[in-house]
Amino acid sequence: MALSLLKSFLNPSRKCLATKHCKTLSNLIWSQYGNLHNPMYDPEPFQVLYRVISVESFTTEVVKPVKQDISSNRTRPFITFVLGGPGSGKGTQCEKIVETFGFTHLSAGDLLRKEISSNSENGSTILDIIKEGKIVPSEITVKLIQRAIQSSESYKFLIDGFPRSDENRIAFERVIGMEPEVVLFFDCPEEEMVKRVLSRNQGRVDDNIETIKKRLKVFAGSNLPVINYYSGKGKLRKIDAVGTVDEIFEKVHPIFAAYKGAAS
Ligand SMILES: Nc1ncnc2c1ncn2[C@@H]1O[C@H](COP(=O)(O)OP(=O)(O)OP(=O)(O)O)[C@@H](O)[C@H]1O
Ligand SMILES: O=c1ccn([C@@H]2O[C@H](COP(=O)(O)O)[C@@H](O)[C@H]2O)c(=O)[nH]1
Ligand SMILES: [Mg+2]
Repeated sequence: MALSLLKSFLNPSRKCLATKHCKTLSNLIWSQYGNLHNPMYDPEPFQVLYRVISVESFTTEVVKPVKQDISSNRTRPFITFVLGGPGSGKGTQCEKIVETFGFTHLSAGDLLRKEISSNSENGSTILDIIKEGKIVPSEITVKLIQRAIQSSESYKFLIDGFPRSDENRIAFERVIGMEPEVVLFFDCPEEEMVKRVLSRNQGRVDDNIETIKKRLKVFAGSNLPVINYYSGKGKLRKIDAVGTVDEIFEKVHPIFAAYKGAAS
């Protein structure tokens, strides 16, 4: 959308632009320029930037990056991964973050469940995997996340319950071409997670003790390495997930408040 606006400004007959438009254009160039290495977006902005520079009526002042208001810039998503074991409260806390900070919540599990209920070609494969508490192939999940990001008007996303393995993480980086800004990890004792899942009562096919045990094993074997990876990169924010929903959100709040300007 921003790109088409930018292109409309590049009509050679429109050399004389109102100051207001110059500022908008400058913001647009910078926002596009910032995403040159993001294969999810049109690679054309680089050429656009040169074309803009070559139009006489633009001064370097115009193309110089200005302090960007990223709230109006959907070309550079602010991505947060929300991780934690089954029942650790990821979905519950995401709802609170959405209410307070206006993020768009993309639960990978919900996207997969939607695929099952829409009778898509992968639906029965996904259902079998979820019943077993295993991990759906990255190509399926990443495609669903990509589609959800691309079709959203939002620019800041909570990706809940993904990546579940290093392979998921690498596939996301390859396809989306981005890394998360921050990774939340809801750290919850197994006993508490089991209790919460068994009393969830949402009719999920995997909310039974057999599947929960399998999911806990998968979490320890495949999800924890992802958590450790982001910890090593200094992106992990570990939250003790025991307590009331509000008590936990009190610990989450400052994390997003600290990103004010970038994510608010
Ligand atoms: N702090 C809390 N204390 C008690 N119950 C909670 C708390 N947070 C969430 N719950 C409840 O626990 C259940 C699981 O929470 P939630 O669905 O948010 O977890 P989740 O991490 O998204 O789990 P899953 O990975 O299985 O989707 C829900 O019924 C929710 O209402
Ligand atoms: O990235 C993902 C997310 C989920 N799954 C499968 O779905 C279930 C349920 O996920 P929740 O996040 O708990 O809603 C999970 O156990 C996996 O089987 C997945 O494969 N990949
Ligand atoms: Mg959930």
